[in-house]
Amino acid sequence: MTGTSGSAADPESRLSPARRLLVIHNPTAGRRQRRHLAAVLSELQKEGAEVRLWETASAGDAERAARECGSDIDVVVVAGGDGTINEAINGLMAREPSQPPALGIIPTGTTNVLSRDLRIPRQADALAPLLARGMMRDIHVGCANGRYFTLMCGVGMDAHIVSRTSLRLKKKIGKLAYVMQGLREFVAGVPRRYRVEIDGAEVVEASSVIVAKSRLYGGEFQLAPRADIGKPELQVCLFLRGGRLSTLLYIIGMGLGHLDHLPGYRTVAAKAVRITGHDGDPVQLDGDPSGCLPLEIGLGKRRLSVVAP
Ligand SMILES: Nc1ncnc2c1ncn2[C@@H]1O[C@H](COP(=O)(O)OP(=O)(O)OP(=O)(O)O)[C@@H](O)[C@H]1O
Repeated sequence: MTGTSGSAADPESRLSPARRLLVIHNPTAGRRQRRHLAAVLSELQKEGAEVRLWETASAGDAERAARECGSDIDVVVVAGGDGTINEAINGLMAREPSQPPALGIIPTGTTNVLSRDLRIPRQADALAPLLARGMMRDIHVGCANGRYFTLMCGVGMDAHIVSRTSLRLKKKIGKLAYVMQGLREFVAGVPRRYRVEIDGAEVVEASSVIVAKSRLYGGEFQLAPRADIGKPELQVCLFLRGGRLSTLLYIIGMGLGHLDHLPGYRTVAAKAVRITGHDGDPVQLDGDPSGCLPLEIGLGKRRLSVVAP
């Protein structure tokens, strides 16, 4: 791992020592973000943070780096999007529980849902002091078939869209790539039914299911208004009805922020969820494809510290 270090501009004027940060940068995340990252790094240097910058070369690198970095690192900072953050979270959760590094975020991805949910500032001069010595809070992560998530885990329409969206197109046109694939899925209108077992008690059938940790989805859309990333609880979002008309209503409802009021939509708080039906169907985890059905979802065994206001 190669690195660069920042030094304190005026250490004696600081109340607490600045943190030691490992910044894991995914150079393929988002578009045209290098200048923004450079601005944050420059501000971090002014803050006196000790920064080691490391670029991923391929998928999986961020997880390895977060799992294996030394105990001299206070915060593993992801400069990337939700997919790279998901990797880092899986690396951090795989470490021994004795004081693992916290997670920090420099949002340079396409959608950056977690940083929106946590209200992490984007401006370099606000973000750098936060990362260097700002507040920490604990979050509870979800766990689906052994992989951790902070945003959501989905099956059905959105998992099919995520798994079929061309990465090359996403690189070129950003979120619009999902909209285009969504239109294709909408026109195809393939009917699906999943069996959802909630806390071993209630059984519901639905055409799509998203098990949420975050209240947000796809950016600023409100999917699960009662979800709280700081609570040890999952919100099971059930799209009960299938067919093009219901799908259209769900999309409009989400766009207008009134999904919760639609009769074919229900959210249920839970600790454990099992989803079966159409075994082999794709699953999306924090916005990236991740394995397939059947699916066992629960909560991570411990909390994760995140640098957030
Ligand atoms: N150097 C790399 N080359 C190719 N893929 C990488 C590299 N580093 C990480 N990845 C993978 O790139 C994927 C996409 O990255 P990420 O999600 O961070 O960016 P994004 O898709 O632009 O942002 P968002 O998820 O917020 O929309 C991740 O799933 C990650 O595993």
